[in-house]
Amino acid sequence: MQLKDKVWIVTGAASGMGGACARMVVNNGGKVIIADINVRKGRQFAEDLGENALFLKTDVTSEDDAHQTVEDSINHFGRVDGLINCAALGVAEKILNKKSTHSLEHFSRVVQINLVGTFNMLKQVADKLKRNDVNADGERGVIINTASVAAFEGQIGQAAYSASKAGITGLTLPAARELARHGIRVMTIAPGLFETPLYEVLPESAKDTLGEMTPFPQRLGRPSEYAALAKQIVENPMLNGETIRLDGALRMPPK
Ligand SMILES: CCCCCCCCCCCCCC(=O)CC(=O)SCCNC(=O)CCNC(=O)[C@H](O)C(C)(C)COP(=O)(O)OP(=O)(O)OC[C@H]1O[C@@H](n2cnc3c(N)ncnc32)[C@H](O)[C@@H]1OP(=O)(O)O
Ligand SMILES: NC(=O)C1=CN([C@@H]2O[C@H](COP(=O)(O)OP(=O)(O)OC[C@H]3O[C@@H](n4cnc5c(N)ncnc54)[C@H](O)[C@@H]3O)[C@@H](O)[C@H]2O)C=CC1
Repeated sequence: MQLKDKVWIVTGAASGMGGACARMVVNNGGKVIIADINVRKGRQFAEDLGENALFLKTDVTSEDDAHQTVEDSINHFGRVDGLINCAALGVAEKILNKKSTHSLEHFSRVVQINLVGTFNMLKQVADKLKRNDVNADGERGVIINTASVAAFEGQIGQAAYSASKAGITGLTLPAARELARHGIRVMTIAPGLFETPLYEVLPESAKDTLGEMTPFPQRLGRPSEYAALAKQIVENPMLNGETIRLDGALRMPPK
């Protein structure tokens, strides 16, 4: 599938890697919906990107929000051709800690946003993609999800986050198998350590230390590098039903 003249919904696009994908879509002649809960950043970013971008306040955990965002996207740009799920919440909490045990509410919240939110958006968008005309490859749309290296080697304190991301990798193949008959591909990217606002809480020295964990290149990844892989996934019809690690050969230690 091409990006040009196509309409992409990107969740979490008010920031970080979702934002890089939104910029990539517009720079390649596409149109993008910035679907995020951060109204201030989302609106400003859409304004910066111009008429080919629209911000729609969207909580990915809300079925109503997801449905409305897809409807509003089609009403505004006339169609929808794909989805890039980047919205997520990171948390760091041990199962047994000095105070008590891992908050069940925190665990549920992380799974709700990261995994259930991904599925919620996937199913709502797929239900529209199936109505598209096929292209020369028989395709009607592409869905890209975001996991993490934490899906495979979660650190101490990442029970909730890693479980949510492993759920996304587990979702990828059955979703691709089911949606194949509709000409819809489903892929997942599992990033390593990338320089986004997720790490702004950390001092530069900590970010450098994190970057040094990556064998090569020995630095934090750039959101534009995530967006470059998303572009290749969209354009390469043989990429389907798989999770691709994008991590510079990083394998995270226990802590
Ligand atoms: C790499 C760090 C990134 C910064 C995290 C910022 C949030 C990021 C959110 C997620 C972003 C994800 C991005 C992504 O997808 C890629 C990655 O996954 S990057 C890797 C991210 N890594 C993490 O998020 C790690 C999360 N874990 C932690 O940060 C810590 O484990 C945690 C804060 C949960 C706990 O830290 P800890 O130092 O162990 O604090 P404690 O207070 O629990 O323990 C301190 C010390 O006290 C002793 N102790 C603890 N419990 C007890 C007890 N019950 N009895 C007696 N003594 C106890 C113990 O000695 C502890 O020290 P140890 O080091 O465990 O010996
Ligand atoms: N930064 C990193 O090192 C890594 C990030 N990832 C994943 O990459 C994706 C993007 O992360 P970053 O760009 O780093 O984070 P970020 O924090 O820069 O962006 C996340 C965006 O998601 C939005 N969001 C949060 N909850 C939402 C909800 N309920 N509904 C809609 N939007 C919501 C936030 O407002 C924010 O704009 C996430 O899925 C994250 O788990 C994976 C591995 C590493």
